[in-house]
Amino acid sequence: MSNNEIVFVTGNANKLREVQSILAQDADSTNKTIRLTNEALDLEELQDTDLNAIALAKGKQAVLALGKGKPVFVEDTALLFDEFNGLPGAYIKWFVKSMGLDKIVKILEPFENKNAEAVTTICFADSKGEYHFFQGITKGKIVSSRGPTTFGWDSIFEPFDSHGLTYAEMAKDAKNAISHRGKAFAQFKEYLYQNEF
Ligand SMILES: O=c1nc[nH]c2c1ncn2[C@H]1C[C@H](O)[C@@H](COP(=O)(O)OP(=O)(O)OP(=O)(O)O)O1
Ligand SMILES: [Mg+2]
Repeated sequence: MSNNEIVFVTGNANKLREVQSILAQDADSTNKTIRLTNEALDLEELQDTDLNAIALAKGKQAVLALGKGKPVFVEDTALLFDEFNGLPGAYIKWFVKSMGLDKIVKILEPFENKNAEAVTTICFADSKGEYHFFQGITKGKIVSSRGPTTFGWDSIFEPFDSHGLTYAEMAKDAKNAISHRGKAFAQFKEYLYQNEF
Protein backbone atom coordinates (compact mmCIF):
# COMPACT_ATOMS: atom_id res chain seq x y z
CA MET A 1 0.00 0.00 0.00
CA SER A 2 1.63 3.22 -1.02
CA ASN A 3 -1.25 5.67 -0.78
CA ASN A 4 -0.50 6.52 2.84
CA GLU A 5 -3.31 4.30 4.06
CA ILE A 6 -3.03 3.01 7.60
CA VAL A 7 -5.42 0.65 9.32
CA PHE A 8 -6.51 1.17 12.92
CA VAL A 9 -7.52 -2.17 14.40
CA THR A 10 -9.91 -1.44 17.25
CA GLY A 11 -13.36 -2.55 18.27
CA ASN A 12 -13.89 0.62 20.27
CA ALA A 13 -15.97 3.20 18.37
CA ASN A 14 -15.19 5.98 20.88
CA LYS A 15 -11.44 5.52 20.40
CA LEU A 16 -11.89 5.53 16.64
CA ARG A 17 -13.82 8.82 16.74
CA GLU A 18 -11.15 10.50 18.85
CA VAL A 19 -8.30 9.24 16.69
CA GLN A 20 -10.05 10.34 13.48
CA SER A 21 -10.45 13.78 14.97
CA ILE A 22 -6.85 14.03 16.27
CA LEU A 23 -5.32 12.90 12.96
CA ALA A 24 -7.53 15.28 10.99
CA GLN A 25 -6.46 18.32 13.02
CA ASP A 26 -4.03 20.87 11.58
CA ALA A 27 -3.16 18.87 8.48
CA ASP A 28 0.55 19.22 7.99
CA SER A 29 2.81 21.46 5.99
CA THR A 30 4.17 18.63 3.79
CA ASN A 31 0.72 18.05 2.28
CA LYS A 32 0.92 14.37 3.09
CA THR A 33 -2.56 12.98 3.47
CA ILE A 34 -2.93 10.07 5.81
CA ARG A 35 -5.86 7.82 5.02
CA LEU A 36 -7.21 6.16 8.11
CA THR A 37 -9.33 3.03 7.81
CA ASN A 38 -10.71 0.79 10.54
CA GLU A 39 -10.95 -2.94 11.14
CA ALA A 40 -13.15 -3.67 14.13
CA LEU A 41 -11.47 -6.91 15.15
CA ASP A 42 -11.61 -8.07 18.75
CA LEU A 43 -7.96 -8.91 19.46
CA GLU A 44 -6.90 -11.05 22.38
CA GLU A 45 -5.23 -8.99 25.08
CA LEU A 46 -2.14 -10.06 26.91
CA GLN A 47 -2.45 -9.61 30.67
CA ASP A 48 0.66 -7.79 31.81
CA THR A 49 1.87 -4.66 33.53
CA ASP A 50 4.34 -3.91 30.72
CA LEU A 51 2.29 -1.61 28.48
CA ASN A 52 4.62 -1.90 25.47
CA ALA A 53 4.43 -5.71 25.67
CA ILE A 54 0.62 -5.56 25.64
CA ALA A 55 0.57 -3.17 22.68
CA LEU A 56 3.13 -5.31 20.79
CA ALA A 57 1.09 -8.48 21.34
CA LYS A 58 -1.97 -6.68 19.96
CA GLY A 59 0.07 -5.29 17.06
CA LYS A 60 1.37 -8.73 16.10
CA GLN A 61 -2.15 -10.11 16.04
CA ALA A 62 -3.30 -7.23 13.89
CA VAL A 63 -0.51 -7.97 11.37
CA LEU A 64 -1.47 -11.66 11.37
CA ALA A 65 -5.12 -10.79 10.77
CA LEU A 66 -4.52 -8.28 7.97
CA GLY A 67 -1.53 -9.85 6.29
CA LYS A 68 2.04 -8.57 6.13
CA GLY A 69 2.89 -5.40 4.23
CA LYS A 70 -0.07 -3.29 5.31
CA PRO A 71 0.74 -0.46 7.70
CA VAL A 72 -1.43 -1.14 10.72
CA PHE A 73 -1.66 0.11 14.27
CA VAL A 74 -3.37 -0.68 17.54
CA GLU A 75 -3.41 1.11 20.86
CA ASP A 76 -3.97 -0.05 24.38
CA THR A 77 -5.16 2.32 27.05
CA ALA A 78 -4.49 1.87 30.75
CA LEU A 79 -5.45 3.66 33.96
CA LEU A 80 -2.77 3.44 36.66
CA PHE A 81 -3.63 4.26 40.27
CA ASP A 82 -0.65 5.64 42.22
CA GLU A 83 -1.86 4.10 45.48
CA PHE A 84 -1.92 0.64 43.88
CA ASN A 85 1.53 0.96 42.27
CA GLY A 86 0.07 1.16 38.79
CA LEU A 87 -2.85 -1.24 39.01
CA PRO A 88 -5.44 -1.68 37.56
CA GLY A 89 -3.37 -0.45 34.60
CA ALA A 90 -4.36 -2.35 31.47
CA TYR A 91 -6.80 -4.38 33.59
CA ILE A 92 -9.03 -1.30 33.91
CA LYS A 93 -11.12 -2.62 31.03
CA TRP A 94 -12.18 -5.64 33.10
CA PHE A 95 -12.70 -3.54 36.22
CA VAL A 96 -15.08 -1.25 34.32
CA LYS A 97 -16.91 -4.22 32.80
CA SER A 98 -17.18 -6.28 35.99
CA MET A 99 -17.41 -3.79 38.86
CA GLY A 100 -18.68 -0.62 37.29
CA LEU A 101 -17.44 2.92 37.89
CA ASP A 102 -18.96 3.49 41.35
CA LYS A 103 -17.13 0.55 42.90
CA ILE A 104 -13.87 1.54 41.24
CA VAL A 105 -14.21 4.92 42.96
CA LYS A 106 -15.07 3.19 46.25
CA ILE A 107 -11.99 0.95 46.34
CA LEU A 108 -9.89 4.12 46.63
CA GLU A 109 -12.05 5.60 49.42
CA PRO A 110 -9.85 4.51 52.36
CA PHE A 111 -6.79 6.08 50.77
CA GLU A 112 -5.80 9.69 50.63
CA ASN A 113 -3.94 9.34 47.35
CA LYS A 114 -6.48 9.27 44.49
CA ASN A 115 -3.93 10.17 41.83
CA ALA A 116 -3.92 8.23 38.60
CA GLU A 117 -2.26 8.25 35.19
CA ALA A 118 -4.07 7.64 31.94
CA VAL A 119 -1.72 6.07 29.39
CA THR A 120 -2.16 5.27 25.72
CA THR A 121 0.45 3.07 24.07
CA ILE A 122 0.37 2.82 20.27
CA CYS A 123 2.03 -0.03 18.41
CA PHE A 124 2.50 0.68 14.70
CA ALA A 125 3.64 -2.02 12.26
CA ASP A 126 4.98 -0.43 9.07
CA SER A 127 4.93 -2.05 5.63
CA LYS A 128 8.38 -3.54 6.27
CA GLY A 129 7.08 -5.31 9.34
CA GLU A 130 8.96 -3.08 11.77
CA TYR A 131 7.24 -2.07 14.97
CA HIS A 132 7.21 1.45 16.41
CA PHE A 133 5.83 2.62 19.75
CA PHE A 134 4.35 5.92 20.86
CA GLN A 135 3.01 6.74 24.30
CA GLY A 136 1.02 9.56 25.88
CA ILE A 137 0.45 10.10 29.60
CA THR A 138 -1.97 12.42 31.38
CA LYS A 139 -1.95 12.72 35.16
CA GLY A 140 -5.02 13.39 37.25
CA LYS A 141 -7.17 11.97 40.00
CA ILE A 142 -10.09 9.60 40.45
CA VAL A 143 -13.34 11.35 41.45
CA SER A 144 -17.01 10.43 41.84
CA SER A 145 -18.62 10.09 38.43
CA ARG A 146 -19.50 13.40 36.75
CA GLY A 147 -20.67 13.84 33.17
CA PRO A 148 -21.90 11.37 30.56
CA THR A 149 -20.83 7.74 31.06
CA THR A 150 -20.63 6.97 27.36
CA PHE A 151 -16.88 6.33 27.18
CA GLY A 152 -15.22 3.96 29.66
CA TRP A 153 -13.91 5.73 32.77
CA ASP A 154 -14.08 9.27 31.34
CA SER A 155 -16.53 10.38 34.05
CA ILE A 156 -14.30 9.38 37.00
CA PHE A 157 -10.98 10.79 35.74
CA GLU A 158 -10.24 14.46 36.40
CA PRO A 159 -6.97 15.53 34.75
CA PHE A 160 -4.88 18.03 36.74
CA ASP A 161 -4.89 20.49 33.85
CA SER A 162 -8.61 20.49 33.02
CA HIS A 163 -9.76 23.30 35.34
CA GLY A 164 -11.62 20.83 37.51
CA LEU A 165 -13.54 18.99 34.80
CA THR A 166 -13.63 15.25 34.29
CA TYR A 167 -12.83 14.02 30.79
CA ALA A 168 -16.56 13.31 30.40
CA GLU A 169 -17.43 16.94 31.17
CA MET A 170 -14.98 18.35 28.65
CA ALA A 171 -15.67 19.21 25.02
CA LYS A 172 -14.19 16.55 22.73
CA ASP A 173 -11.53 18.87 21.28
CA ALA A 174 -10.55 20.02 24.77
CA LYS A 175 -10.12 16.42 25.90
CA ASN A 176 -8.04 15.56 22.83
CA ALA A 177 -5.82 18.61 23.44
CA ILE A 178 -4.65 17.34 26.86
CA SER A 179 -5.47 13.64 26.86
CA HIS A 180 -3.24 10.57 27.01
CA ARG A 181 -4.56 9.64 23.55
CA GLY A 182 -4.07 13.15 22.16
CA LYS A 183 -0.42 13.15 23.29
CA ALA A 184 0.33 9.68 21.94
CA PHE A 185 -1.26 10.42 18.56
CA ALA A 186 0.45 13.79 18.25
CA GLN A 187 3.77 11.90 18.29
CA PHE A 188 2.49 9.23 15.94
CA LYS A 189 1.21 11.85 13.51
CA GLU A 190 4.58 13.59 13.53
CA TYR A 191 6.27 10.25 12.76
CA LEU A 192 3.90 9.55 9.85
CA TYR A 193 4.55 12.98 8.37
CA GLN A 194 8.33 12.63 8.64
CA ASN A 195 8.76 9.04 7.49
CA GLU A 196 7.86 6.61 4.73
CA PHE A 197 5.76 3.80 6.05
O1 LIG B 1 -9.95 7.89 26.72
C1 LIG B 1 -10.59 7.07 27.39
N1 LIG B 1 -11.46 7.47 28.36
C2 LIG B 1 -12.16 6.62 29.10
N2 LIG B 1 -12.10 5.27 28.94
C3 LIG B 1 -11.25 4.81 27.99
C4 LIG B 1 -10.48 5.68 27.20
N3 LIG B 1 -9.76 4.93 26.33
C5 LIG B 1 -10.05 3.66 26.59
N4 LIG B 1 -10.95 3.59 27.59
C6 LIG B 1 -11.49 2.36 28.21
C7 LIG B 1 -12.01 1.35 27.25
C8 LIG B 1 -11.63 0.05 27.89
O2 LIG B 1 -12.55 -0.28 28.91
C9 LIG B 1 -10.29 0.38 28.52
C10 LIG B 1 -9.13 0.27 27.60
O3 LIG B 1 -9.01 -1.01 27.09
P1 LIG B 1 -8.46 -1.23 25.59
O4 LIG B 1 -8.14 -2.66 25.43
O5 LIG B 1 -7.39 -0.24 25.32
O6 LIG B 1 -9.70 -0.81 24.70
P2 LIG B 1 -10.85 -1.67 23.99
O7 LIG B 1 -10.71 -3.12 24.27
O8 LIG B 1 -12.14 -1.02 24.30
O9 LIG B 1 -10.58 -1.40 22.45
P3 LIG B 1 -9.49 -2.11 21.48
O10 LIG B 1 -10.27 -2.92 20.49
O11 LIG B 1 -8.77 -0.97 20.80
O12 LIG B 1 -8.58 -2.96 22.30
O13 LIG B 1 -10.40 1.74 28.90
MG1 LIG C 1 -9.03 -4.06 24.00
